[in-house]
Amino acid sequence: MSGREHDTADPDLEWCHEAVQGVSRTFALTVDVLEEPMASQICLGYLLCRVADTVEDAGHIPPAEQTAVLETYREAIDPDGDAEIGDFRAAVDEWLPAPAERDEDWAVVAESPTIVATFEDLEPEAREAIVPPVLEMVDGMAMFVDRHAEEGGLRIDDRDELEQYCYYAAGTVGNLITNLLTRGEVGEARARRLRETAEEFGLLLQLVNVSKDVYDDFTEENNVYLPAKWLEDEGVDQDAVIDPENRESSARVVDRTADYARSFLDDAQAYLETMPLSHGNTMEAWTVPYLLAVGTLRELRSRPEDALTERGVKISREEVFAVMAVAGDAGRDSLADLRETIANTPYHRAVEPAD
Ligand SMILES: CC(C)=CCC/C(C)=C/CC/C(C)=C/COP(=O)(O)OP(=O)(O)O
Repeated sequence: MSGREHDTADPDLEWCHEAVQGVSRTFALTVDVLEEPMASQICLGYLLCRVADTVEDAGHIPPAEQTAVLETYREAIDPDGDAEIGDFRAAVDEWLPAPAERDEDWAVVAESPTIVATFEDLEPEAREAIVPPVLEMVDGMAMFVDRHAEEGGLRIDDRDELEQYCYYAAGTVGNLITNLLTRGEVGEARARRLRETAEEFGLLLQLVNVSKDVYDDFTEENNVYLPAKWLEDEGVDQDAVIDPENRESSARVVDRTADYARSFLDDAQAYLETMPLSHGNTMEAWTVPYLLAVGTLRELRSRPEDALTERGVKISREEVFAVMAVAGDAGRDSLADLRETIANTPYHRAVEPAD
């Protein structure tokens, strides 16, 4: 991401597109393969979410301050709210790393006035589709920070709380996408099907991240999303989730979480089979994260213990490229077959020409 060359509160769509490339692998790919106007709408909707996510994950901000800053952000995003984005920028200022030490996430927070100014240039229907899910996400994040204020980081208690967390973090994004896609000429039955499955798509992606990122979430953000109750069933204390002596027991909970993620695959696929390709939407944009989730679940099945170490669970670059290539041509009819193939074999190997 290049340095800022615009005035603080001027719109700068190009900067926003560059920023997404720096902060999210998923949305970097997605925004790249969407067409306009959807590409810019998703780009800006995502950045509005990302500002809140960075504040929520910031271990150096005391929880009471974090909640207050998130509430100011919420008011600034709400067109009927009591604050402006400049108020949020001022409130978060003392928590921003020095400019030279700012990573891309914090550069996005620092540039929130640019993001909001650019967002305000979108057509009104797009803004109306994006704002409510963003507000719901920010409210949910503030609630979670407040609820776990005493623990110094998030400590998810049981499956219901995990589901609720994933809803705020990603189910809301599914609703945002659906609001954008169901503007205009979409039949009632089709719109209903999309609304029934959008949250589940988000839950799938978030639960895959929860399953594979246990080590990083704990060591970098002091968050444990594996439910305390599930760890307790294995005799593991949540604060000892990555201790080497608990490796096998914690791995069984990673397994259980990945199984829970698998329960949302059918709905996510139904979403892909139903979604309209209007407003610049493309199959490719959402087929890629779906198939990458299928591949990551395959890797998790064979080595859940790696989610508990620095090694982590990732699919190879070769497979990512092969999935991106096939998703470009994948019609709705080929999704079920692709899913089955990738659930069993890394895709680049499955399509290797035979010797
Ligand atoms: C209806 C529909 C298509 C729903 C899906 C909604 C969706 C894409 C939710 C985002 C979920 C998610 C975990 C993104 C990746 O994380 P990240 O952006 O933090 O970064 P990473 O990709 O670099 O891990």
